[in-house]
Amino acid sequence: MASLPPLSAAAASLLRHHVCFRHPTPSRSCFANSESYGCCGGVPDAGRYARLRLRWRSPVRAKVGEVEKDKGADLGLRTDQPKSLRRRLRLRPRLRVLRWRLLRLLSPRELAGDAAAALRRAIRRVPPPAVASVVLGALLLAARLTLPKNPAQEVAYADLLAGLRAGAVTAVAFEEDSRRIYFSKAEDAGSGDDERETGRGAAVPKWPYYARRVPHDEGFLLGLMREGGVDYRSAPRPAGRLLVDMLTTLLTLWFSLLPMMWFLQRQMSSGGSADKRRRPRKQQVGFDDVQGVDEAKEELVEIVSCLRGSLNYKKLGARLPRGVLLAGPPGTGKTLLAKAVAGEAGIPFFSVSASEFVEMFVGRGAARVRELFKEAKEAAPSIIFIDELDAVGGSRGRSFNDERDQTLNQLLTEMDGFDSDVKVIVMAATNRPKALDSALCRPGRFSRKVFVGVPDLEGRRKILAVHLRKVPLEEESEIICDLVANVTPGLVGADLANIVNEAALLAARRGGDIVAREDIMDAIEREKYGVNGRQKGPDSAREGLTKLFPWLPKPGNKPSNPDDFQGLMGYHTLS
Ligand SMILES: Nc1ncnc2c1ncn2[C@@H]1O[C@H](COP(=O)(O)OP(=O)(O)OP(=O)(O)O)[C@@H](O)[C@H]1O
Repeated sequence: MASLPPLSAAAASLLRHHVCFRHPTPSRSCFANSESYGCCGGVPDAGRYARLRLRWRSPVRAKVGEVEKDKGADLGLRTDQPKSLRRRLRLRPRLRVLRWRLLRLLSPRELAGDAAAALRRAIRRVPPPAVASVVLGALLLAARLTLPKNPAQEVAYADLLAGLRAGAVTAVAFEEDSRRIYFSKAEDAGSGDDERETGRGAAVPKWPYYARRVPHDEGFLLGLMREGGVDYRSAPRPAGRLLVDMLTTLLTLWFSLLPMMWFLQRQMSSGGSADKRRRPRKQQVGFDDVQGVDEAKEELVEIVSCLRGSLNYKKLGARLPRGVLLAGPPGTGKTLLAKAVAGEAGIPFFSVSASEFVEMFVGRGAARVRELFKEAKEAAPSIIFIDELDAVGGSRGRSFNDERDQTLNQLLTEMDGFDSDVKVIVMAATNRPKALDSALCRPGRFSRKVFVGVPDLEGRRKILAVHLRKVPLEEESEIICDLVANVTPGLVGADLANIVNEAALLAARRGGDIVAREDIMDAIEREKYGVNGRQKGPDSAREGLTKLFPWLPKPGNKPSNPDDFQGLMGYHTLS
């Protein structure tokens, strides 16, 4: 049987339910062959279905239209409007949502619930030290407000001494842990009597006067009191004042410790909390963006194939390499290569600098490593990239840095702990491969070592081509690439990228719309000899260029006609 053309959902549903469009009550005879309505008899064949589709203007369509209209009416849509307009307006559901929101707004219960939820959310966001400060402050305020007013009148210490000398002072009470000296005079007979009778200090506020003690004068004061036969004693501080003083001391201490606590909390929580989780990034960089390092690229292409599944390594009992160590001089494109692997494989890329693991507190770096590997495993297949691995991966036992050793141990453990099925590749970059701990480089960990070297002439040409892609040039890009590559031996990708960027900046500085060869040559000199030292350089880029291509005009002798210039330069010969 020929394959049947698909029916629309509505037509299929009608056929399934045996609806006859001629007869209100369908019978078996309705499904006899019918040319005009598509009623089919029992077993459908391709021809009949095709007819059904072709005769879509028949009552089938009319019926389906009716059904849809009814459905629309049920939903409260205006079915007579054009469909797109109806869809666009969707007034009924919008009004329903608006009504629901209004009802929620006007209902006090809902409002209270919303407010409570918002408050809970806000409270959860406030850091605990801030909550503690507010609570302490509130307690202090409450204690101060509820403290009974002290009826004693403050007088000068000299007045107390004068009263004692004159024999006017009859009783004295030294408040414990404070500088207040309460006293009463003969004319205030009755005040302080309760105190004297009970011998307790609870009634200190009942004393009519108090003076502040002068330090180191207690001996003299006691002598005076003994001479005058004054009744003196010590009395405890009232509980309210004790509480206020305690809270004040606590708050002062708290505020002075707050910066340290904040710092500690930051250190302890970093890397651990959910909101600080590292977000993997999908890389946009591909192998096309990394040039001049073909051998390194070849090594990595294989890993991309394994990750993509295009290379069936399991068939031969092989395992995916767990670690790839990219070693080479700075700026040769190690980071870029790792990004390109992630970009080509289309998998999440967790990039971290090893110095981020170096923490002040022992155990924090190891916790960070654990966290990173956990996240990468959750996002598998994924790539972890550790830049400057030597910051934590240096040989153990050379220093007394326990924290660094623990971090490295954790890294080694994590790399061992991979299931062979978990597709997580650890890539690392270093400029000092010799400094690495030998345990890191053993097979099963960073078993694959890729050297990313300084690009050769062809490499430099290709790298320049990559970076000049988006730069508007006065001349042909290939020519510029040839020229610059020739005068920049020993420079790496990062230098070349910087030259292009500097040239564009120089062009912008002189107000140009396009980058001229002059800008590029200036940029090379800046790169080689620095901004200030370029005149002192023994061999400027221009001189180098003139040596290489003696037929080039002297810099500054720009011909008025650019065509002559082109011809004179012999660019075509060069390329
Ligand atoms: N081979 C290359 N192809 C294209 N661009 C490159 C290349 N090498 C370096 N670059 C450019 O230099 C920049 C820095 O390179 P990258 O960070 O990858 O170097 P690196 O080797 O990781 O350096 P380091 O060892 O100092 O971390 C890149 O963003 C890129 O613009």
